[in-house]
Amino acid sequence: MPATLLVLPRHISFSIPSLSSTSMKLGPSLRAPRAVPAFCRIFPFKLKYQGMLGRVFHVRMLSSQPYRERNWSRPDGSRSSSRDAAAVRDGGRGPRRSLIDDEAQLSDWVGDRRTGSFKGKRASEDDGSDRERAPGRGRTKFGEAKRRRETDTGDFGESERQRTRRAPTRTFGRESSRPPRQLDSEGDDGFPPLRKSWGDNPTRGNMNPRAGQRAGRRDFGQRTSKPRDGEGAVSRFQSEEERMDLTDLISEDESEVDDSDEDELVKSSNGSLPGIEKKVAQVSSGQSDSYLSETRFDQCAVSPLSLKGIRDAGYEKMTVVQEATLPVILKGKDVLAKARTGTGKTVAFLLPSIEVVLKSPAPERDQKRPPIFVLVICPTRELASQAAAEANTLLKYHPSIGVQVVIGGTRLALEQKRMQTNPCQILVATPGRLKDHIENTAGFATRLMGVKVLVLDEADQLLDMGFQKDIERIIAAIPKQRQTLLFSATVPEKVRRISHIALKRDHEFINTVEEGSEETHTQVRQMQLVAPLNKQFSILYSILKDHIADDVNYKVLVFCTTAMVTAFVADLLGELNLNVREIHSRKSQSYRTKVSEEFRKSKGLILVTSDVSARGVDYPDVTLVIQIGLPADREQYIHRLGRTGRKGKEGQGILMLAPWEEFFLSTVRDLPITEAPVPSVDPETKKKVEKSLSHVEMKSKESAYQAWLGYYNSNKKIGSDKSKLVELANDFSRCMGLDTPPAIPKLVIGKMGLRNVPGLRSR
Ligand SMILES: Nc1ncnc2c1ncn2[C@@H]1O[C@H](COP(=O)(O)OP(=O)(O)OP(=O)(O)O)[C@@H](O)[C@H]1O
Repeated sequence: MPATLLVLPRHISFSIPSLSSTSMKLGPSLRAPRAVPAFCRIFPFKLKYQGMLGRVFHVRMLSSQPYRERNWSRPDGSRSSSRDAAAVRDGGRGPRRSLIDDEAQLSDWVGDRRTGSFKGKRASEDDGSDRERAPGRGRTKFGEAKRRRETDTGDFGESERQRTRRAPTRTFGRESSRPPRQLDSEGDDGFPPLRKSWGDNPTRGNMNPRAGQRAGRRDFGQRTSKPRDGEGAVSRFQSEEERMDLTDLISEDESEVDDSDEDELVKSSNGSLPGIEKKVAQVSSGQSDSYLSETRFDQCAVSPLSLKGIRDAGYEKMTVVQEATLPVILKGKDVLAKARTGTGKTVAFLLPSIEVVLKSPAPERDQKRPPIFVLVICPTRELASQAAAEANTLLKYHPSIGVQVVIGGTRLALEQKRMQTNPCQILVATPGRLKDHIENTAGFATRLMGVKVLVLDEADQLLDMGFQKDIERIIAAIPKQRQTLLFSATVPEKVRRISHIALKRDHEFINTVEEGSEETHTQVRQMQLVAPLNKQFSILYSILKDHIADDVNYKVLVFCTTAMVTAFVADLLGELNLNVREIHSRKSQSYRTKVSEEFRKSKGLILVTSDVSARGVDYPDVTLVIQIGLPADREQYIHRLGRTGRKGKEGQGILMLAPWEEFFLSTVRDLPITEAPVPSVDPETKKKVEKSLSHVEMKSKESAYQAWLGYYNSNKKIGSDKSKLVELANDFSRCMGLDTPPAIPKLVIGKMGLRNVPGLRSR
């Protein structure tokens, strides 16, 4: 479909604020002649394609063996027909068309409360067959966990705090020895006074020792030691469903478990890291990191038909991570690869995986349970669909190789049928749905016994707390004799230590992020802004307005802490007449797919999102990423930011925190995050935002309040002082325009461990 058809028309009444009417004013220290909007001065450089500049470190280990294309003939000697070919390709893309709406993940009480209505210019949700349930449901052995199995961030029977409890709370070596940085503005308990007067101290102390330095002035010799992993942060493994599904929240007594034992366990496991480390530096040119190598794909020992597909996709040179990993993977080695966001990791694992399929025996014509040769696991549905689409691009000239995708939120039976009737040598899956098939799909376990390559995309997330158990179960269902490929933009040491769950001990760790350089892109300008909650919505609106005025092709992602907070912020921005969409786990899969596709192809659009878009999703030309509230952890901050600045392009990122969330900055202090001046908001803007807040439905606010409380309750630092937590939540409720905080079901309060906490209203 031509892209133009998918670009939503801009709203007729939508007007881009003129330069002179910009409502976001800088503090006095930064007041300057207003020739350009304030935002332009904060982010002075224009977004433009950086090209493929920069130097790279070359690895030439490519085989000189001529490639022999496998003849994919049927047992009767005939080639697959073009109809088969179409079926194969459709098979991979099929899910996008055949996805059904499924709101089954809604916990009951949330279901009652959500309105699901669109505000402002947001498209109305497709409600068609929303309530249709997967037939496979209810047959699972995992009972209660089943309901949550389809979540994106994976929760299969463990509560957040149980997982947090098991989590190592310290990191290793020198990184762990440094105490957390004390911030001037924090009290002893990490909570600064709640109500800071607006406009005071616009020039907060800079969190980054190198703040203000721009690309080209970085000192790679001085490596800032990393902060403690996940220090005080909310676990990213708490699924959105879980955050809202308070039956999953654990009881007070469990919350008292000390995790010092875990520390000891981690300490005692300190030793040399498994695998052979290979540093393949992606050298920073000082301006923009070059993500392309000098090696062309046609210099590689891959199938000429794959090369044809690659050429059609417009790829000529390999990216650095592709160049570094391909020869090693082709040799059959297990690989753990780390490369910055948006640098082509998907092709890096798919291309050699396709080679494995090509070298495998073609399935018999009447084979009832033909083997699956390649299993790719992704943490989110969007990512799985995207990886399958990329595979189909590479397989354009391999019509007999089929890619199927199995993800939550779609009918299990449909997937079962598709896998039965279409070729499926490559399977891309989310962990929960994969487990469903292992348990409920006849013959599936047998087919999995053919797996020769296992890929974990976003490996650190899949191997860490939230998914680990499921991945272990899945690994137990595939042959030990296989090749395993782990890819991610972030590989914390604690994940390397547990990588033996999936990898052979002699695997290669290929790291394309140069020692001493940041895990983020230098061409992405990162800023942090600390402002009290009651100013944040106005500031957000001002930032967006100025960005829109500055760049007519704006494409903005606004990350929020939970699904319900995402829905609320989207409602608000819709009321403010911004062109906005929302995506989060509370939306049906068909809706998510639709919005995701729309955002991919659009310009002039804001997507308010939860962490379902944090990792891997490849939206081209995102101009700005805003993160409001505490990111789950350092890694999640990096992945969210990585939605901009892809393929060497420029981008901007703003992290907006409340003063009591400022402690998070210590976990990212080695990143070049500069301080944004706290803008003053003119009275007109303030009034407009207040009016729009009053138009947002009560149910949206109530759900956001409860979700907010759940999210911060699970944060070690903020959730440990329950009275303070409730105080903050009630402040958030006031900021949404509520005079009285919404009442919460007694059961839920109990589950959250908030019984008898003053300030909470129960019902
Ligand atoms: N060799 C290449 N030349 C040009 N573009 C490429 C090449 N390989 C991949 N791409 C494109 O680069 C973009 C980013 O790729 P991809 O999504 O695989 O990045 P990633 O490293 O997995 O990012 P993330 O860490 O966010 O998951 C995609 O649009 C992809 O099609």
